[in-house]
This record gives sequence, C-alpha cells and structure tokens, in this order.
Amino acid sequence: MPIVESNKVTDSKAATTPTPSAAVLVLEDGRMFRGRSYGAQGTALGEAVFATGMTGYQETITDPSYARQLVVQTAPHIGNTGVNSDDAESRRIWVAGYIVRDAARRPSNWRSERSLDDELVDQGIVGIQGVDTRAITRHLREHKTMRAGIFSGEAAQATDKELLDAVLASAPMEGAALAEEVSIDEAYIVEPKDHGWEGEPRFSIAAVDLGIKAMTPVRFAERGVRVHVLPATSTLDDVNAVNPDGFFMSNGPGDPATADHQVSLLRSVLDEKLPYFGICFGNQILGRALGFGTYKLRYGHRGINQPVMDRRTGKVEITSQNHGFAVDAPLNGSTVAPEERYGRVEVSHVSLNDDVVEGLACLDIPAFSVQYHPEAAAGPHDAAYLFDRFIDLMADTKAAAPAKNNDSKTEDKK
Ligand SMILES: NC(=O)CC[C@H](N)C(=O)O
Repeated sequence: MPIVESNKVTDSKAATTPTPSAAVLVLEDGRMFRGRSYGAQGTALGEAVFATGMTGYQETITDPSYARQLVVQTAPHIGNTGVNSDDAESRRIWVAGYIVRDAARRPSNWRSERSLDDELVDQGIVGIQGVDTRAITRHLREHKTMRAGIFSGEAAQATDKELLDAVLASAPMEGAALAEEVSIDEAYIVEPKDHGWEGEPRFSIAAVDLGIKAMTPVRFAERGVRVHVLPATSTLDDVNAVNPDGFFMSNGPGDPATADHQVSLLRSVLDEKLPYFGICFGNQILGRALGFGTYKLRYGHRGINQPVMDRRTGKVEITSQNHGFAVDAPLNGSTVAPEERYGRVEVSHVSLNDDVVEGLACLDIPAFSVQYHPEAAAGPHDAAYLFDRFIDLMADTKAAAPAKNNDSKTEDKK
C-alpha cells in the first residue's frame, strides 16, 4: 500500500477519504498487528478493548464511555450501513481509535447519509483495517486489556521500538478521571412531549451527565418524566434547584475510583432520601457511596449479548454492556452497607458469564442501579422495565411522604 502524507488528512472536512496507508496496531506487551489505515491517519493512543456487538457500530463509537479507548470490533464487517444523523449517542465520536477487519467499501442502507470512513476522517479518528480482529480479541482476552497505539501515515514510519515506547508512555485507564472531560458545560432539559408523551410530565428528575448516552433521557421522557440533564460538576444545590422527584447518574468513561466529587454528591442526595437510579458508572458510584470498592476487570464486558440474572426472580436478561470496572460487593444475600447509615443492600443482578456484580438494590433507602445498559442503544430491550421500576420508586416515595417535593407538576399524575 502506498504511504500518503499524514497531514493531508488531518484537515477536517476532507471531501474525500484518503487512500489507505500502511498502519500498525502496537500493544503494550509488544505484540503488533499490521494492516491499513481506516479513517484519519496519524497516531491514536488508548486502552485496547473489544466489543462484540454485531450491530450498532455508530452507537458504539459515539458512546462517551469509550473515551480514550481503542475499540476492536469482533464483527468482521463494519461500515456496511454507513452513518446517519439519528443514531449517534452523543455529539461526537469518542473512541480514541478504531480497529476493524473488513471495512465496507461502500455503505448500502436506506438510512445511510455518508460512509463511516468519511465520518472517521472528518472527526479525526485514527483507525486500522485489515487486521485479524479475532486474533487481537483472543490476545486481549488471554492477556487482559492493555494500552495500545494505532499508527498510520507518517507516524507508522517510526521504528518498532519508538512505537512501543509511545504506547508505554501513554496513560493507563486505572486512575483516569474522564467523566468531567466528556460531560456538558450547560444544563438542558429533555421534555416528555418531544418524545411522544401526551399531557403534563408525571415526574421530573435531575440526571448527572458523566458521559450520558442520548437514548437514556429519551427512555425517561417517553414515560412522562422530565429530565434535567446536569453537568458532572453539579452540586447538591444545583440538584435541588430543579426540585426533582428523583436523581440519576449516567454511564461514563474512566476509573470510578476517581469519581470522588460524584460519590459525595450522591451521598448527600441519598441522605435526603431522594430516589436514585444509576446506570453503569452510576452503578459504580452507588457502590462507592455505600462504602464498597471498585476494581478493574481483566477484559471487561462490551457487547449487546451479555446474559445477566435478576437474583430475586431468577429471570435472565440479555443485556447491552460496556464496562471495564466493577463493584466489589458480597454476592450472597443482603448485607449492611459499609456506610451503615444507608442500611441493607443486596446484589440484585449478576453476570452469568463471570459472576460480576451487575446491579445493586438498597433495602432501606430508595436507591438501585445496574451495571449494564437498559436504554439499549444498540441492544435488546429486556431491561427496559428498570425505567418503570424507577418511576414506581418515585411514586411510592412520594406517596409515603406527600409533603416532600409535592409541587403542582405532580397534580396530573395519572
Ligand atoms: N459505560 C460505563 O459507564 C463504564 C463505566 C466505567 N468507565 C467502566 O469502564 O467500567
């Protein structure tokens, strides 16, 4: 393959996608995979992780939880359906780099507006194609996720040692505080009436954006819940200012051990007995608020076919997941939380692949969370009931304490 000048493609809004150059994926342990560039050319550094979804690549690359990760798609054909204006889960592509086997030469789908290749170029995302993604995945599974780099164009001309040194100089995911980097600066509201709900909102919630996926507020709004999406740095005053019936923390990138501000915010919300629901990072933050630790998984769960058991009913859900860390909580029965003022807690959901904690339920305060993605964009909708469960929790809490938060917006409750 010809080597092209890397500066030709770093101009964003490139009208056409450049001819692929030689490219190489270098793993932290020295393993290298050679292929051709995909999307922009240059250097991408991050944690190499694999995602097993057969569909939904546009949702995957725009999920802010993938910030600073180089995503390997195990599905061998990527880009076939192009990209469109509707399916992005946030304002931009967040994966730091993209690793695929066979990139579509031409998208073909009635919803496609442009090619994935052009979109990667436009957003300056460096990728690699033509590599054996099955071999890479097996390597990461056996040796754990690790730092890596994709180098193409001029960047690929360096010696192997220089490339490996660049990878070894990059920051690890442990200790990475990324949620505030991907969050918003200004709060905004997602209204039920814009998502098919007729009549007044039933409830309103404050939802902290730690890297929120667009579908999450939509799932609330279509059930009649007004969502005040707040920045990651929000304080208890910011939360109380929107007079919410419930509190939510989203998914997000990075190491939950760094989320001290959000843990203390959640503790003060829980002390006020405001109902809480958390997804993914929001589950890890509940775990920490209750006094549990978090730890890094060997290679994480990323895909849309992950089996989870609801331990109280024995029912199995097929879930959408994207996490590399997990909560360290006892699996058997209910225990008093290490932060004893929150009372008893139980692990409500568990991964059937590896017994990782997939959900927490508090028994003495109105709070629960899941490690997986009930908004399921993309993915199966088995877990959509969790949004209804949170609405029931808000209704029960309000009924038990009618004086609290009982303003006019709840009068229309059906
Ligand atoms: N999607 C998420 O919220 C991921 C949470 C956290 N960054 C993890 O990797 O476990």
